Amino acid sequence: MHSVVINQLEKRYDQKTVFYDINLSIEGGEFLTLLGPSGCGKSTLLRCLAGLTEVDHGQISLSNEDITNFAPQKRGIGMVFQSYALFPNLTVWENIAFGLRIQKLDEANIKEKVTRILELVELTGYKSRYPAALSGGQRQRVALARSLVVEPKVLLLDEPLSALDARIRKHLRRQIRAIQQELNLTTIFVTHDQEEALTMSDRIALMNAGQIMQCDTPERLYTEPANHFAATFMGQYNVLTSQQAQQLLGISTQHEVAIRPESIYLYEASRQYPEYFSQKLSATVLSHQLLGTIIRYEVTINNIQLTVDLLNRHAQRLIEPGKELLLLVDKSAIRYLKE
Ligand SMILES: Nc1ncnc2c1ncn2[C@@H]1O[C@H](COP(=O)(O)OP(=O)(O)OP(=O)(O)O)[C@@H](O)[C@H]1O
Repeated sequence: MHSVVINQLEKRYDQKTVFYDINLSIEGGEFLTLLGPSGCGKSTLLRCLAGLTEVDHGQISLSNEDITNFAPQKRGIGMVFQSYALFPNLTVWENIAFGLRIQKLDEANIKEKVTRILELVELTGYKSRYPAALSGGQRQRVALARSLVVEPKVLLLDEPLSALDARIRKHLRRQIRAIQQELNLTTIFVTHDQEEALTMSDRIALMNAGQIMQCDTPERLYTEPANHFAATFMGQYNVLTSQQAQQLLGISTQHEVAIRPESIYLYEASRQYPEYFSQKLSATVLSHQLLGTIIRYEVTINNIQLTVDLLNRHAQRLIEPGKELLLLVDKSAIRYLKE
């Protein structure tokens, strides 16, 4: 298992700084996701790790060896891109065997390795097909197999699922994670999709404008955002200024206050509420959005707008715009944003 350490990494294009002072340690066998909005620098960071883009400052180490200036093919790093980049004139088998032929492995060895990897990505029956006769998900599995067959120390995945439809994407998420765990392969995955990051990763490095805003387990990132960006990018938090928190909840703080939409409840007269719930708040519905298991309301309370997620248990719960309703906030779920 191979660890990766990134130390004070910086990349500029002319006057534009893509990222600077990036520090990250990825443990051997870990699945780390770089998550962030378009243009935040995650693909460039991945390309720097692969050696496809030069860095301006800092070091990259792989299992304690400084590889910052190594050529891409000397790094032992495999990479899968969003576009499959398969050879259209080669069969699935030959696409996967390609890297092994370059390494001049003997035929028996190639046969054994390609057979094993085809089983791993569940494409054994497709070995004689050409890429044009495969679905998008199957092509991406060939691309994955081609990277895995040469047994890289680290696997880099740059939005490998974003060109696929939702159903295939969910299936492949699980499959990639299962393969990564079976091989115990150190993996760095790039995505702008929060759900993908939350469901697949051991840890997520949340990036914005060339900086890592928070690096944590999915659960901690979601329930304990460290700053305004993390709170608003993950999970649709309501962020109140300290003044609004005082006005709405009687909370005295210098920091912004983050409240998850699912921590706000519709008052039910028959229930007893623990002391960590707020007073009843009278809100006016501005809009509602039916999301399946939940209904997302935009409401306003004394000119403070909040997003509220209520479980879609009863048909009568769909409350029309303009209607008044009584809400309670679970204050134990409130987070204070220090940055
Ligand atoms: N070769 C280049 N020359 C100049 N600027 C570049 C180059 N490559 C990337 N950039 C700039 O660096 C910034 C980060 O780009 P990057 O592709 O790393 O972002 P990203 O987070 O991966 O976004 P996306 O999800 O849209 O790919 C962008 O502003 C981009 O325009």
